[in-house]
Amino acid sequence: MVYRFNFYPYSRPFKQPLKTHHGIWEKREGIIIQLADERGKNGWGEIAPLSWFGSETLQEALEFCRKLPQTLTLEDILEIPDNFPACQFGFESAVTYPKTRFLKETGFLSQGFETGFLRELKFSGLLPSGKAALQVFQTLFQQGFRTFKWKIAVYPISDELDMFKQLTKLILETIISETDKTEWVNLRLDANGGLSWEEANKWLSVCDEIKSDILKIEYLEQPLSVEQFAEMLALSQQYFTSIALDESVATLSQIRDCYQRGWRGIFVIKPCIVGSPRKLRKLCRENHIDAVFSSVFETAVGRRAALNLASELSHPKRAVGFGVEHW
Ligand SMILES: O=C(O)CCC(=O)c1ccccc1C(=O)O
Ligand SMILES: [Mg+2]
Repeated sequence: MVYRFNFYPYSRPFKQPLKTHHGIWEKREGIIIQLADERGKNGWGEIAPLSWFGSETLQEALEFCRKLPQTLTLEDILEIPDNFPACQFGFESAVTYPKTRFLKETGFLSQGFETGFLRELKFSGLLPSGKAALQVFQTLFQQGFRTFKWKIAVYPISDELDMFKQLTKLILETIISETDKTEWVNLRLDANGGLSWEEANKWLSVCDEIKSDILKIEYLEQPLSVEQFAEMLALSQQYFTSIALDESVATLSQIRDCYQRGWRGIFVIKPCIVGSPRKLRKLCRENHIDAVFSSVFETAVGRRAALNLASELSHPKRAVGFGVEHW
């Protein structure tokens, strides 16, 4: 099969800039790619790099696209190097015709995908850092979200611990007043690697003190830096509250590395930057990965492909972090 290849760079500002420990992110830039097969059937994919997370840069992805010939074969696509994970994802997602047959023959399709049954997914709503979380929580709760993620390690820990008290109080009051108390809320905290050893211990002990059957601190995400794997492994064995790795497992090779080094906790997988969907399926099939799929604020093109993978591979009890539209 030969594909005619076109690519369309885009740049779009977010409605709300994303404030994390990494800094303030105001616009998403990426590349939409089109693969037209010999029957003229179009496949679409998205290259959504996130270089501060470990993928190639937008410039490197653009350079990669510019160097490609106008026509590509499936082999060309399957040979995209591992240091271009966002390109691997974008091109492989855009492959149309032989994909199902190819994936069937190579055993990469899960049963559900073959029968066209894509599991129903639960979504997690993203709360902005700081006090703004209180207002946004109420709006998202009304919209039906029951899993929320709050960005921390943006303001001084004493302020954030105060806000955490207000947020958990608001969550409990809302569940008790708005529901018949048979529902509960999962709250995720995401430090984006921004806590010190002492702060991470403080957060985990505060979270462990929350004993409620209607509010669960689902996990603390990437409390320490990528370099502090051993410390996070130690924390995961010391506290009741779970820990999720995110920046530490941004690409396939990092997932393999952390798994081999003994991580059996939660893996946050950002499909658009992790690399080849084919290789991700294989990895999740060969290892027991407690995966939470997560957005990199891609457009609807990347989101569709990412959610397809999530419905195949994410842990059934884990909501996916694709809840909030950013445009
Ligand atoms: O995972 C989610 O719930 C939303 C996505 C998210 O938080 C995110 C979005 C862009 C860049 C980094 C991150 C992150 O998880 O750290
Ligand atoms: Mg994260």
